[in-house]
Amino acid sequence: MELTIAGVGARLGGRWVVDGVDATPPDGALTGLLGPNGAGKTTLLRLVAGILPPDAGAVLVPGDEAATARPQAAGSPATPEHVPVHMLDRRRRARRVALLEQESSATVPLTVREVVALGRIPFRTLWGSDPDDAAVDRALAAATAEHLADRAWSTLSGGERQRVHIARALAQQPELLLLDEPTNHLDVSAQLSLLAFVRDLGVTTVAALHDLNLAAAFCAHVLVLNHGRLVAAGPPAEVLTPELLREVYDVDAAVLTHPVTGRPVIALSDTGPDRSR
Ligand SMILES: Nc1ncnc2c1ncn2[C@@H]1O[C@H](COP(=O)(O)OP(=O)(O)OP(=O)(O)O)[C@@H](O)[C@H]1O
Repeated sequence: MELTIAGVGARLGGRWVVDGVDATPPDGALTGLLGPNGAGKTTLLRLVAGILPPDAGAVLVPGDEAATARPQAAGSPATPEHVPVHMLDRRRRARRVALLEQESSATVPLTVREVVALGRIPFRTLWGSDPDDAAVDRALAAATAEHLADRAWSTLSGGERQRVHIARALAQQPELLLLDEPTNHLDVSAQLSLLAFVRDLGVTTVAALHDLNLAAAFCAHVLVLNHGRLVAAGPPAEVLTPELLREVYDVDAAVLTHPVTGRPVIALSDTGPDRSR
């Protein structure tokens, strides 16, 4: 899905926590959303998902028939072909956009298969049947969670829950996939499998990541937020420089080249700022 983030901003608690962000994540590829704690990553994902209406600017996506038929608001940057995502009605948005939020600890009396099937609700017919009844099984397989299908959700470990959340988002077969720290709780092997899977999915994906090396290894493009503002955007090898890492994260880093993949590898050291203060 072609996605345009146009001057988008959100005011929460009396301040701009996302401030004038302009970005065009590449179509059909994995974009990493980076930045320190509190930089505004989750808030920007919620804006892009259309569940938080912006206080400035808009997030534009290609319109569908119903959306293009709707009259445009005065001053809206939307064209008939591109509509603000928060103006799509909920069901249509849910058929096109999936947001994997940070882990929730909710305990629901459902099996794993039932939790994943929640992702299919927007597609159900009037009679309650799913036009693609294999979608849940495919999503469970993609998230390497098939073996968990009949388990009670409440009995899963943190990493197992994360896989099931991912399966639910994949079951939606979204055109736009938004992931908030998807590698949380996953062991190293599962982290690599997940990001390789998402990278190769061919779906426009934006993932908030804290691990700079995972971002460097898997993302086609990265967006770096600091204090709510976009401070850098582009391919990881161009963006993740020692200067940028010092400015944004206040760390000393050497950026090396992986001997096999040619991707950037970030080697952090504690020789920089005095952390004992
Ligand atoms: N509802 C709210 N009311 C007031 N402030 C909020 C609200 N939601 C978020 N914030 C603040 O906005 C800032 C950005 O939060 P956000 O969760 O988007 O950051 P983040 O980059 O995802 O952080 P982290 O890496 O720690 O998850 C933070 O300072 C946070 O405290």
